[in-house]
Amino acid sequence: MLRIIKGSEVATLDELTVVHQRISSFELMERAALSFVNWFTNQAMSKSSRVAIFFGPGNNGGDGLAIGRLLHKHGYSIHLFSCFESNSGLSSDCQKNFELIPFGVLNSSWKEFQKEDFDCVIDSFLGVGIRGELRHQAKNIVSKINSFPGKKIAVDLPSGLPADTSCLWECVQADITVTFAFPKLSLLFPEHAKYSGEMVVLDIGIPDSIYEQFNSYFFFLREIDLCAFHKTFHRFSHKGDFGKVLLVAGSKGKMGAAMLATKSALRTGSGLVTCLVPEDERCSIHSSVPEAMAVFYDSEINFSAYDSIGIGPGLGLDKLVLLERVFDNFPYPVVLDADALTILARNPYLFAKIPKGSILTPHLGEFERLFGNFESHIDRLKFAQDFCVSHQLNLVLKGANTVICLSDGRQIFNSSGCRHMATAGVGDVLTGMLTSFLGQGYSPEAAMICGVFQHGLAGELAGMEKVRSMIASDLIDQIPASFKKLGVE
Ligand SMILES: NC(=O)C1=CN([C@@H]2O[C@H](COP(=O)(O)OP(=O)(O)OC[C@H]3O[C@@H](n4cnc5c(N)ncnc54)[C@H](OP(=O)(O)O)[C@@H]3O)[C@@H](O)[C@H]2O)[C@@H](O)CC1
Ligand SMILES: [K+]
Repeated sequence: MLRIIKGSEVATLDELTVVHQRISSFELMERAALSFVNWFTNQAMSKSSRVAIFFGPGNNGGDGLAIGRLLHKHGYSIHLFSCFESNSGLSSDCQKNFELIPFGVLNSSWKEFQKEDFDCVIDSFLGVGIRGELRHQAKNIVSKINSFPGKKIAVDLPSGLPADTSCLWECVQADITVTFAFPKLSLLFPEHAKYSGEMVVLDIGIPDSIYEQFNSYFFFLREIDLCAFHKTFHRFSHKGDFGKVLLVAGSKGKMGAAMLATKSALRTGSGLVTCLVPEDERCSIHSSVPEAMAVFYDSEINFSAYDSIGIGPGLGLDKLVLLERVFDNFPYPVVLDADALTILARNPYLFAKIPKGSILTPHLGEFERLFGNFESHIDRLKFAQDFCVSHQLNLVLKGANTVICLSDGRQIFNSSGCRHMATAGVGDVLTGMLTSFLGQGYSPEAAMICGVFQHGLAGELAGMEKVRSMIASDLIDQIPASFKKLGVE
């Protein structure tokens, strides 16, 4: 899994790579610029587009100059705008690229930028080298860039945004941030969405062994990481091997949530799925998910006969006693979502009773209900880390880059998913998937890694087809295709 290191460590990452691969730092910059240009030329941007590039005096500016040179070669009309007073303070690779500005590429001061003259702006003013609050002149440059109403693409970071912390001043508001090697932490904070826009991470060939030399408990989960966590089943496997799953979900008027979680668990591969529902509502489960069984609230239930239990979707807030019954009678990790989280928030003494290793899946609103308000995402993550370690529980903090907070303190940001997933019932589907993987014998860590990524992937597939019309059932329909895409049988 890709380690997310600090912005202040990027220079060392750079140096180690240069030594390890026997290349110059200029060649590494060229590699970054080439990867950007490959991405850019695949964006269906017309060659007649007029592109403005703001470049600063550091290596972020050096990237911009190299990008400008390469885009000029591809036939784009490039106009450079320098964001400094004198050329004397350029970093050495920025200086080298400055000297290579091709004939035919205009170079002016940022003050001369006229927004009407361009179709696209590339922001390579400041990257990970920013220290402290943005200086006065830099703020003016950021405002100038933000005055452009068209597409703004940030190189590595939107200028002004610190790499690892929350930002209190105005930064470049990019439509897309194309970041090199690994996502900078601050690009993953929800409060920075208006600065970072969409995020693209480009590989610049830095080997994993180099990242391993840095200490960090933040990681970035990609598709290639999954195969190490999936179980394989053999031809003699029977439905019992795929787990007996219980979903404690649904109440009058909220049976849809139970159906979604149940269907999702079946589609994720569970052999036997039972739904614990009010007896009056049994028909809705039987008719909508005939493959599932139902048991009822008032009956005697042998909880320990199940391999995994997911609790919460549509449960209703009057199930405190039931929740305690599960905790008292099931010694293995459970999945807690939706109404189960609200019951927990109202009865914090229950935290101590939750089976160790369990998975709580709050979205930001539920997290707030459970643990209060936080000024920034980094404060929220720090709190989540302490909570998970001290209670030996796991959290899946749902959002644009869902964070898997493990009980050992590691925090893993998910890379899959799309904006169309912000729709009712999508969380219930995740509960079904996580409970299913737990029931199939996956560890909580493997269940979260496989479940969260695949949930996002199925969401992407459904989103491609249904765009903003996507509903949670479409996501369930794409679970089989997501298994295929991952090469998991
Ligand atoms: N391995 C990788 O990932 C690779 C990284 N690469 C690239 O290198 C970039 C990092 O380059 P970098 O270190 O030169 O810093 P950068 O962002 O250009 O900023 C430096 C400038 O900021 C200024 N400045 C500072 N604070 C400020 C403030 N508060 N307000 C205003 N100004 C402030 C500072 O001024 P000074 O303090 O020196 O007066 C200096 O002029 C990285 O983002 C990526 O694009 C690629 O080339 C490929 C390999
Ligand atoms: K930038």
